[in-house]
Amino acid sequence: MKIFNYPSPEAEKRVQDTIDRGLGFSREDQDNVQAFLDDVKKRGDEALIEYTNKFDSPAVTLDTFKVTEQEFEDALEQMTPQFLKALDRAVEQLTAFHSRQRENSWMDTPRNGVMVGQMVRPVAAAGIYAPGAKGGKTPLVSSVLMGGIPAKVAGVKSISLMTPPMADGKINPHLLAAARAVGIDSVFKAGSAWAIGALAYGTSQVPKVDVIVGPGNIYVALAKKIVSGTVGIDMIAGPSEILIIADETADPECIAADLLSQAEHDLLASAVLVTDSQALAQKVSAAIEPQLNALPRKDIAGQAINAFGAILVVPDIDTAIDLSNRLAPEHLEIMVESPFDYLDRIQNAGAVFLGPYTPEPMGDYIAGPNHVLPTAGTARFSSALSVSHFTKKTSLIHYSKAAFEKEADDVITLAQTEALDAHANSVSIRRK
Ligand SMILES: NC(=O)c1ccc[n+]([C@@H]2O[C@H](COP(=O)([O-])OP(=O)(O)OC[C@H]3O[C@@H](n4cnc5c(N)ncnc54)[C@H](O)[C@@H]3O)[C@@H](O)[C@H]2O)c1
Ligand SMILES: N[C@H](CO)Cc1c[nH]c[nH+]1
Ligand SMILES: [Zn+2]
Repeated sequence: MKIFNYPSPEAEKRVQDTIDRGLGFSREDQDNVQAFLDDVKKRGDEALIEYTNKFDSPAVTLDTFKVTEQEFEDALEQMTPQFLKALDRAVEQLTAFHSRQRENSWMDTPRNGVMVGQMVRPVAAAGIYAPGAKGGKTPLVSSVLMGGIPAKVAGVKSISLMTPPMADGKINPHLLAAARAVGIDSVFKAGSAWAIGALAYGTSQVPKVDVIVGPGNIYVALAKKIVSGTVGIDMIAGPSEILIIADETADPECIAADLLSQAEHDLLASAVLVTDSQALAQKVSAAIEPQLNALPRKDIAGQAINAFGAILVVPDIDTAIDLSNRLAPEHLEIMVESPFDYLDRIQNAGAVFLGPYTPEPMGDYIAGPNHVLPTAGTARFSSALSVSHFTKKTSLIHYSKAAFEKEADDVITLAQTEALDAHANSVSIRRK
């Protein structure tokens, strides 16, 4: 893995390439995704089946497109006690974390005779996307929990899950067990942009939803971007990223492993180490190659590391933090002697992992917080998938006659300033 001294023009170019890579949708990608969406809007299930047959499985038909109760039962029978134990722990810890995000409705009486408040309501229907690369054989089972649990905690009644099928037209049984564990009964065998189109516009089999959440590849991300506004979306959760800030006390083998953990997600994944120790930089660089060669998915991780991986040697940890705030990484690991001392200075990051025993995968699967996180610098203004993505707030206002009289003149003055006479009239008419 390449080592750069930072600051330097060469290091700056690598940093800029990393920033630019994440949301780099080409005109051609956009046109293709728009065409998929338009077609699903026009032809509904027929288009969905056609694209699913072409890209993922020729075995899916209109009759087998929705997962049946029998398929759920068959899947559950295949689960090992070991998997069910891990699943239970993940569900329990994620539910506990997301339950703390619940917001209550409130009503206040700030002035005599005036009541104002906010009513929190779940959306009626949500769509969840679970990525299913490699022909749906090894889908991100954990993404089902990350989407489904906050939706359930928010109180959403109708939840539809979309995921690409395997070549034989089936869905990975672990994914179905995870869906069942969080109470999702409607699972459809479709991936990519057409699955997002089906959720956004509805088809005869897929209910139209209010909100679509979940990570996915460039086609999923682009489709979500295009339909946002027609429906709510969580964010553009693009290719995975990890940035590690480490000093000479950190273990180089662990750092190499953590960098590779995110590089294996995608050819466009980014894995960056920022350290003030030249010695650590050399050791991590040397540790990458053997660990990479031992990975079954070494092609993806290797290409990602080559294209966007970097070890940046900085003068001090303060410079490392400034750089991290600029990159606003999806995942930030702080592997320095006293990691909590630096937390106050972290401004932009999707999730922060503190200390030597908090590798990023603890957060991917089990710790409790959501693993659907902003990428490509968007952690500057957006946050992890949460219960709030499945709720909306309605403002409440009430005036008594006396309170109305007291404030009416001010409203008339402000309305007249905007030359909105009908507004002023709606107030003055009540004084007669
Ligand atoms: N930011 C986050 O929180 C987060 C979380 C988890 C995963 N991720 C990212 O999500 C992504 C998952 O992507 P994935 O590929 O594994 O699964 P995916 O389900 O998003 O993509 C597979 C689908 O894309 C379709 N596809 C393939 N080629 C196509 C083409 N040319 N045109 C249209 N559709 C095509 C496939 O047929 C399949 O349906 C990765 O980039 C990973 O890093 C991000
Ligand atoms: N690290 C991914 C988010 O970037 C989430 C994930 C799912 N499974 C494993 N990892
Ligand atoms: Zn991961």
